[in-house]
Amino acid sequence: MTGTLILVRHGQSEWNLENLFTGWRNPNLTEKGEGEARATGKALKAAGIVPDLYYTSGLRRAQHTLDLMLEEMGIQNVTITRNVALNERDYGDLSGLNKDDARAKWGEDQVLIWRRSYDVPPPGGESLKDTAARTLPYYEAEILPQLKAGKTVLVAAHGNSLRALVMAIEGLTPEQILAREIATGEPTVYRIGADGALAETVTL
Ligand SMILES: O=C(O)[C@@H](CO)OP(=O)(O)O
Repeated sequence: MTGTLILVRHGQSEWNLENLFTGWRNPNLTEKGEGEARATGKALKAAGIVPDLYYTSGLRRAQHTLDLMLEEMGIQNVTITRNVALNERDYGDLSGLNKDDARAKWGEDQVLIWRRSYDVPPPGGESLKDTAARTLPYYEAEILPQLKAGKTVLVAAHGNSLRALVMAIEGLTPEQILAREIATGEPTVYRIGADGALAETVTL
């Protein structure tokens, strides 16, 4: 028996569109982002996926993404668990700055290190390692036991909180995770065995 884990990054937010570092700031989805969330909901429905449990972060772009997916899947009146452990990486002092302006000020290489290195945090913020230090224990305590029991779990979260989970689930190195991008609205679907290990990556 395997469990099914569906990880979905929120649809495009207003700050993704404006190219701003977002982190724990709380912008809404754009119209395009709403469409991405709905399209992913439709794809999950078409694949016959009916989750048993639903998780999201404390931020509205992920929560709204989950709501729109549920609408498309025709699912109502379910319990949604929200937890800040699934929030985006905290971008600290970069939050609200334009990413191109930051590159002009600090240089391409430094900004890439802040954005994608494993263990170098942006000033006042969290590295991917710091993000994993809160995201993984939550996954292991709350979500993994459900997967081991054969349940289907849908998680709507963020680029970097999901990269932290993907790194652990796929057993990627810090070098491998550096190059791993998750697009807005993109679903990643895993089958997880009773031992908690990745059994299969599913293509929708
Ligand atoms: O700004 C952010 O919070 C994230 C995701 O949009 O950006 P990045 O791709 O730089 O990690």
